[in-house]
Amino acid sequence: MLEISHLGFQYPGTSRAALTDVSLTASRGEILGLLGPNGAGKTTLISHLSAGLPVQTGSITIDGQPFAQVHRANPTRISVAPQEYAFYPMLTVLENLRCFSAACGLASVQRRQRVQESLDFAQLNQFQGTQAKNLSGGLKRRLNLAIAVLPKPDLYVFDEPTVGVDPQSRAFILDAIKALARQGTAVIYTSHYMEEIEAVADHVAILDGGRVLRYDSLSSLLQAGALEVRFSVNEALPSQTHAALAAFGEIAQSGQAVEIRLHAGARLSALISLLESSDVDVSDLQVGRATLENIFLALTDRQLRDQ
Ligand SMILES: Nc1ncnc2c1ncn2[C@@H]1O[C@H](COP(=O)(O)OP(=O)(O)OP(=O)(O)O)[C@@H](O)[C@H]1O
Repeated sequence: MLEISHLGFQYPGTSRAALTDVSLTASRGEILGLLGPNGAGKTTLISHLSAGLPVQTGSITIDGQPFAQVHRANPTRISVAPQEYAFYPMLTVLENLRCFSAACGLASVQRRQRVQESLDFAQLNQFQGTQAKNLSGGLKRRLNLAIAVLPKPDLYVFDEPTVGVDPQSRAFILDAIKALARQGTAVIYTSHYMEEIEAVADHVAILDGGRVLRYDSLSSLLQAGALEVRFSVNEALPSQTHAALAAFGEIAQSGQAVEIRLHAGARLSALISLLESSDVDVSDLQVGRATLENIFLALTDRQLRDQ
């Protein structure tokens, strides 16, 4: 559906590209999760999809047609729900939806129907007379969601749709977004919360420094090959032991903590025997499966949010 190919972008007056060689696809019926720390390039990427930024290098197509052309002909085919609240605080929920349905260019009969469907979808019926500024954080996010679904687009882009919401609203929003994909729409979902991406995404792209570090199906990312062994040592691993362990997987040592991400097919028992027979004093040995969080840290060497 959406195909981003070798996209590059540099803001005028800056010395470094904000996006370099980004290639991704979003398919109907699927959720593409975009993960990246601050400054990774997520907003720059999303801004291209709201036509806020022009394509400098590479291409973006929708069903094979250049994005700019599709957007010009039918701007509501792609619905971008931004991080910020995108409604009028002084208007009620219903007034906001009526206003945005008119802006979508829907015919008046259709408008009434879509407003009602959007209220139902975001479960905002009982709040339709409430001024938007008086809604709780979770309800404000649901109003953003209701506005995004008004035009029934082919592609949704949600930029951090659960920031500042209570756990109940978060669960509701995640379920609602999964329902949109199940109805056959393509969805791009950006979040700093890896557990959310694990909960909703079919494919995941990990961005850092404007580049795609990893792009794969969630199941492949989390598959059996990503077994991890963690332990502590008193000193740096001797080079011979390091070399022997490297045959089992990727080694990362930070101070006393060592982490080995096993290659697919590497035998755990053989690795443990090797550690036992080595001169290294190993303690706190743990074995676990990689979570998206471990994978992210291993790839970027940093947390998703700057501390
Ligand atoms: N308007 C701008 N002018 C110049 N540089 C910019 C501009 N907007 C973003 N950048 C730079 O582009 C790079 C990517 O930023 P971007 O905002 O796309 O990242 P992000 O992943 O959305 O980060 P965050 O999670 O903090 O929103 C950063 O180095 C940033 O400083």
